[in-house]
Amino acid sequence: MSEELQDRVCTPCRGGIPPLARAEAEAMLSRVPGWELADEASCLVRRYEFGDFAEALAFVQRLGAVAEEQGHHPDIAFGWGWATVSWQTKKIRGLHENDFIMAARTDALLAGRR
Ligand SMILES: C[C@H](O)[C@H](O)[C@H]1CNC2=NC(N)=NC(=O)C2=N1
Repeated sequence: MSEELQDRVCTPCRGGIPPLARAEAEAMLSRVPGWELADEASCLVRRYEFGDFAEALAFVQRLGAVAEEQGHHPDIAFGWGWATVSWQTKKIRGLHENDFIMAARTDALLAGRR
């Protein structure tokens, strides 16, 4: 697949399909360097660092806008100088290709910064 993950859009997931198996998720991980599998390979997690609280908050707000646009929403924790983002497809309580697309889109928000 030559197309960049970050350029792809989420497809609706209404449930009724199995989540990606651990081996499938592990194979996809190489496409989103910096992200890790967590909670028995049911979600994708990455921590980001920022210069101060305002930068972290601005990132969270931009990510929220992308999530609304794509109809797929992360769990986010953040504080002074940091944000931790977690992607999971809640409908299937596990990972879907959409989560990898959104992980790549999350990184793309900060492209050029690192
Ligand atoms: C109808 C709507 O597309 C769904 O409720 C979406 C909204 N955002 C979502 N976000 C995430 N992370 N998982 C979902 O299953 C999900 N479902």
